[in-house]
Amino acid sequence: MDLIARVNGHFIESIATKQSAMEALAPGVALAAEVMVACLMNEGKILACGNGGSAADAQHFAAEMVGRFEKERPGLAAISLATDTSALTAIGNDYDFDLIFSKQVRALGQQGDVLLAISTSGNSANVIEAIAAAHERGMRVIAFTGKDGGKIGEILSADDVHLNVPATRTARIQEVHLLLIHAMCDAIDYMLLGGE
Ligand SMILES: O=C(CO)[C@@H](O)[C@H](O)[C@H](O)[C@H](O)COP(=O)(O)O
Ligand SMILES: [Zn+2]
Repeated sequence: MDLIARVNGHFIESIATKQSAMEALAPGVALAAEVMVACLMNEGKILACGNGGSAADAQHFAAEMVGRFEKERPGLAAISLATDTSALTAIGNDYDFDLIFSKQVRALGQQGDVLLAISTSGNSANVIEAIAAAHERGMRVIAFTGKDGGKIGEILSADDVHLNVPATRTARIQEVHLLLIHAMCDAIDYMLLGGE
């Protein structure tokens, strides 16, 4: 297979994954945005976490909330738990890498806040610990996963929102996760500001 055909294969697979994700996940994305708006209108904040590409997604989401997405509006309260290198290295070094997010959730999270937990496998131990800490704090969880949802799918509560991308390849799942983030940001802005 030549390189261009290989590249084309990524586009074709990504388009197909996004199509099936739209059919499976659109109502859940709308619900996730409603949960976030209710949290923000009640003086709450959103904490976001994930590893690797999902750490970048957590940071991307928080930046679009605190800064802006497409429309001018006041900043919205969101913090990426994957970006403070001092906290991450200190907790990982002094305690355990599995606790890098949960310790931050326990320090920053309050009842009524929301945790956006992102894991393509649904099995990252530090994300699982963060969800347990969020539940302990009385926070609702929006979980983005893929594959079979992993252990995260098993520990979510009825109040949480689980958006499981129907795909097995990590790259494809991540591509949909970014789309979910943008669709959620747009829905949040639409609920807060109205407009087109
Ligand atoms: O971006 C990629 C792969 O596309 C990687 O950095 C990937 O995010 C890392 O391997 C993560 O550690 C995977 O964790 P998870 O999505 O299973 O929770
Ligand atoms: Zn990646």
